[in-house]
Amino acid sequence: MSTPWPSAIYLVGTILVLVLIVLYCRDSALRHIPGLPGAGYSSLRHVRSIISKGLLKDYVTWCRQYGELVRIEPNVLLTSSPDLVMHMSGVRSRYGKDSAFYLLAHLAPGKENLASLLDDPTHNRHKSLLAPAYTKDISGAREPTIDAHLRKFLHDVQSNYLSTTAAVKLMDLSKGSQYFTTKAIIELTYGPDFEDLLEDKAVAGLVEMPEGAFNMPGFLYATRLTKVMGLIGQLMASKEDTDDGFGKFLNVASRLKNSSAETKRLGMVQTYLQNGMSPEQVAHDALTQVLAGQVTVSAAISGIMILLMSNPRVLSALRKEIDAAVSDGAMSLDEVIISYAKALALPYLQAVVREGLRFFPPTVDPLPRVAPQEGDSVKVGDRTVFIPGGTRVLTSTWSITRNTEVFGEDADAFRPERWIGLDGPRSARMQKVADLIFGFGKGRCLGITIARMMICKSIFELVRRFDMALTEPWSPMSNVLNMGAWERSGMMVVVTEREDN
Ligand code: HEM
Repeated sequence: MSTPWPSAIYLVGTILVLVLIVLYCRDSALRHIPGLPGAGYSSLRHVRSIISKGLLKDYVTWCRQYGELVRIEPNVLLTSSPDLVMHMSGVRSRYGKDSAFYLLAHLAPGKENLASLLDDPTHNRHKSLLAPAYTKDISGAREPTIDAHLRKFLHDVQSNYLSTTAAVKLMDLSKGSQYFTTKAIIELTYGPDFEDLLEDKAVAGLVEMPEGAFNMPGFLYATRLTKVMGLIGQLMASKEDTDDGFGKFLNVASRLKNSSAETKRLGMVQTYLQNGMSPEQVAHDALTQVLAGQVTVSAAISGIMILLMSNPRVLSALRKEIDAAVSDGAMSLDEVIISYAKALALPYLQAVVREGLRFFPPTVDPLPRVAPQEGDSVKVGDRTVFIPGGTRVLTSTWSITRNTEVFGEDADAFRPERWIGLDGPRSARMQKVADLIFGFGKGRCLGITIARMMICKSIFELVRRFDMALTEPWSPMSNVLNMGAWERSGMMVVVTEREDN
């Protein structure tokens, strides 16, 4: 009688050989690209970094250690090359958005919006229906709407959060600025006919979402669980069925059908309807733009304020410019909000905003792209590298905005003066690379002008009126990444009336 051992050994041996062949094949496709130890076989190092919240710093370290193109998983590369990012996202690029990541951009299962659309021609067509409302302020309401909400925010700070030497009241600046940006963008988007969307309860449905303990979308993406999540989402009840959270905003479709295009002040949604979009589609794109705009702009405001609080030299120089502008323009403190045209003419304010967005960008990694089927040869540094078809390429935004060749040897420092007195090709290159925080080419952000307007006005008015100090400078706020943007909370500050006012 034969013993079972030889066949068992044979089976184990075969499995082992098969595993080795699979690992070899996994590793070989990108073996020519330097990378993390073990990245050819497993995603563990990347996933660990996502969970540890150390992702951004790790990305910067890896790019500095291994070069502008680094292998971080068997089929995933990370780049810090601004030129490669522009190449991948350019209007005629054959790279696509990675469906496994952008699946998370759906607001309800299976319903598309501009950010979730993957197919280039469909995305371009869709974008052309939305873009006119961004590029042209058709009803002239954009600046007055932002001013009205900024005034309310400042009034709230003044009335409810001013501390004195006798008593301190703490204020969460990250939350306060998020309520301001959300309300302003809701009104810009829907117009004055949807007042109920501006009520605190409705706004809280977007702002007070349960704070993630860590970068959950990043985790789902790196562990390839996004598709499973998509299926679970399909099985669960649609968010449109509820009347809170996103539901309240997605439910506007039926009201949009009846809303008249003859309203006095048009919201952007009216233009989308006039351009032939269906009310259901408009409801999804309207909420997408509110979500895309509110987190990013408020993260920019709290990020720049934190930098100003920690850099007294910069704060004092900015104050000098602001005070001079106020006395020149004879602006009364209570009523007038700086006009965007005047803000654009203040060089130091512009430098602070540019430098703040560069140094502490509100949107960061990974904006993943997938290499075209036939692969692509790209120039990285001084060598040409072949990226096989289907390879995922992630962007390390922090590495890009801290590139010493573009921004100078002290790119790791906050120094607004680097933007002053510059012109010619160097300045153009700095601006182009810094603007990559808004994406590039076919996926470029539509809301840049609205964002800059809100940020410039808010920084001007907050600095002009108040002194602020962090209550816990050793741990100023909680920063959690969500779909590549910072969700900031708990930035507790003590606000006092300006001493030298
Ligand atoms: C400082 C503020 C902002 C930053 C840093 C920012 C950044 C970005 C980035 C990086 C993308 C590209 C995402 C990708 O390729 O996957 C994007 C897309 C987009 N952003 Fe912004 N954004 C900001 C403010 C806004 C505002 C205020 C709005 C609207 C009111 C807005 C609306 C959009 C829309 C609709 C898209 C999708 C564009 C497309 O898919 O073609 N953003 N943004």
